[in-house]
Formats: sequence, C-alpha cells, structure tokens
Amino acid sequence: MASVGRVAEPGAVEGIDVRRPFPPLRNDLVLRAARGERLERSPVWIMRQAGRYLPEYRSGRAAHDFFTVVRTPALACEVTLQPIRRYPQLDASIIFSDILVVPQALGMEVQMVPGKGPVFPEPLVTPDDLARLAVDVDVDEALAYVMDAITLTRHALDGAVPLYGFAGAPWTLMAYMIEGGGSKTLSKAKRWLYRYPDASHRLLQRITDLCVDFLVAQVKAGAQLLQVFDSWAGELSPAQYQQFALPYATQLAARVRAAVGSDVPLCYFPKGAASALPWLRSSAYDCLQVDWTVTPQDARVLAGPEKTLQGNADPCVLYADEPAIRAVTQTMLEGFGPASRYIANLGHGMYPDHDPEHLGYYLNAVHTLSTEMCRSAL
Ligand SMILES: Cc1c2[nH]c(c1CCC(=O)O)Cc1[nH]c(c(CCC(=O)O)c1C)Cc1[nH]c(c(CCC(=O)O)c1C)Cc1[nH]c(c(C)c1CCC(=O)O)C2
Repeated sequence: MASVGRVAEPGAVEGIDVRRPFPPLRNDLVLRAARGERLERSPVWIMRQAGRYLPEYRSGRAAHDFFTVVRTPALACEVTLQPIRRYPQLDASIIFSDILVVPQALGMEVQMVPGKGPVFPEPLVTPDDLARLAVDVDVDEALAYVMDAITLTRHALDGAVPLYGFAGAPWTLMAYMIEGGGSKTLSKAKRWLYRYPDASHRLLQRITDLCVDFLVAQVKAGAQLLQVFDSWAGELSPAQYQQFALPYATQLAARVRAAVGSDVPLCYFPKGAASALPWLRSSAYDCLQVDWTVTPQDARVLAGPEKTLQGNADPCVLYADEPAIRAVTQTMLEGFGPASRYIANLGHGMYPDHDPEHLGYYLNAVHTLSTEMCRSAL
C-alpha cells in the first residue's frame, strides 16, 4: 500500500505558504490511466469521498453551514484531505465544493437544507426570469474561494495524489435552476425544453460560457484533472440529450481543452445515459464515467477503445459484507480490464449511512485484485 507521507495534518493548513511552487506529484496513476498508459494496478477514487459518512466530516460540519465550508478555503481544504488521510489507498482527491456554486455566481440564491438537499428559493419560472441572471460574470472574482481552496489543497496534499477540479454540466445546472432543487420527474425543467427551446438554448449557452471560464481558472489554480457532472443526463430522451445536453457538454470540453492544453485530463459523467457514450467518442473528453446500469463490457463497446472508463459499482454494494464487496469488485475489474484505460470508482457518490470500514474493503479489493490481474496479464 502506498504511503501518503506528508499530507498536511489537521490544523496545519493555515500555515501553508501558497506562493511556493507546487510540490512534485508522487502518485500519477490516474493521470497515466487517463492517458492510456499501461498500469501496474487500477487507480481508485470515489465520488463524495469527503462527506457525511465520515465521522470527522460530521464533527467538523456540525460547527459550520455547508456553503460556509465551501466558501472558506481552509475548511474546504481540511475536508478534502479527510478521506486522503484516512484511506492511503486513494489515488486522487477532489476539491470540496458543489456544482451549485455556478448558479450562485449567476446571482441565484441556493440554500443547503439538512435532510432535504439544495433549495433555490426563487428558481427560474419563465424565460423572463433570465433577465435576473448576472451578466459578464468574472469567475476569478465571483468564485475566487474555489480557486483559493484548490491552490491551498494542492500544497497541503504535498504531491501525495492529484487533485480533481469539477463543474456541473450545463443541462444538469439548468435543470437545478428551474426545478429549484431535487425532483422525481424534472417536469419543470423538461417543460422548458418543449415550451421554450430558444430560451433553453440561451440559458445553456450562458451556463457553458461561465463553466468554461470556471474550469480553466481551476486548472490555473492547481487542479490536475477536471470532471464534469451531468447527473441528470439520464432523464432526457436520446433526442433531447442530443439537442440540449450533448452540444454544450462537448463544447465545454473543446473550449477548456483549447485553453489548458492536453496535460489536464477531462472527464465527463453522463449519469444514467450510457447510450450517449458513442456520441462522446469524438469529444475532447479523455475519461467517461459510467454508473452500474451498464456492464463494463457494454460501456467499452459503446465508448470505443480510446476513452478511459471510470466507475461503476452500485454504491449500495458497500452495505454488503467484505466477501460480497470483493466478489463485485472482481467482476467489475474483469469487465473493464484493469491494466489500461480504467479508473475504479463507484457509479455514484457515497451515501451518508455508509460504513467507512466498508469503503476500506472496496478500496483494498481494487488494490489487491487489480494488482494480481495486471501481473498475470503481463
Ligand atoms: C448533483 C450534484 C450536487 N453536487 C454535486 C453533484 C454532482 C454529483 C452527483 O450527481 O451527486 C457535486 C459534488 N458535491 C460535493 C462534491 C465534493 C467532492 C467529493 O466528491 O468528495 C461534489 C463533486 C459535496 C457535497 N454536496 C452536498 C453534500 C452533502 C451536504 C452536507 O454535508 O450537508 C456534500 C458532501 C450537498 C448536495 N449537493 C447537491 C446535492 C443534490 C446535494 C444533497 C445531497 C445529499 O443531501 O446527500 C448537488
């Protein structure tokens, strides 16, 4: 098991000098997987690896509201490091933030209501409401706290693992801005697509423009990979996905790629929409994340040979005992082929009632089984 070495201790984050050059990276497995290089084992990280299932997160969060943590770089950094300190098996960190900081930068109020999730008190109702959104947003100013958290965290990690930055995909952000929170049917947001297609395209373009600037700024601040979350891609028909989600998700990647060059891998998660993978083959994304509703073998056929796949066990497998977790991991690794173009993850984020010990079983299973498989594949 790789040692994480000198990741900053709790409380030591405030003393970090962020003007120094970044420390050298000591574990580049996810970067090598994204580039399609041969691997000695599968790298692994987990969506929502920092979160309420961790007792250290709950005790820290008890003192602060969710968006206060997100907006305070030292707190966001501390929370990002918690899973890295606890699990030396993790091969990447992801900055503690939220996709909803982009609607906030556009001037919308978002509250995180305990037990309910995000709530927009004044969601967009008709195209007239687009006039309420801020114009010419300077992300370096409006979202400076995210970039500051990234720079601080990149130092505090001391090169132990690379740091992912992220953003919501335009369709998923549009859906939240209209629904005003979670929804079973997304009927309000989808109503816009049918009733107001032109206004929908205008909104999607404005979100895309802001997300391009935001992702580029995250790279300048120190993010080493980027992930775009399209959590509600699976709610759209294929025709609507092709009209309203795909063009903006791919435009986002192309523009970010043109600005940051080819060293920073770009990842995209069209949740629930594995049928979209063939349309992403020609996109600028290097990695495509899949959930558990598609087999690894089908995901590979759909995505083609040139994309790195990320995923995909059902997070609920972590409720099982260690042998069952190991068995599911074995099937998953065999399906993807652990020696190249694969990054292990779950098919969605951790749940608050997951047992942290069971995540350890999953991470250990990925390490031991993928190491054995990569060795025997030589
Ligand atoms: C849809 C979405 C959101 N946020 C995000 C997505 C895309 C991924 C996905 O599909 O889950 C992305 C996100 N949100 C969070 C991260 C942090 C990084 C990480 O993955 O560790 C990331 C990458 C922290 C968070 N974001 C949130 C929490 C829990 C809130 C808390 O601590 O009180 C965390 C740790 C809140 C949040 N934020 C959002 C929702 C729906 C919720 C409520 C979830 C819940 O109640 O379990 C919007």
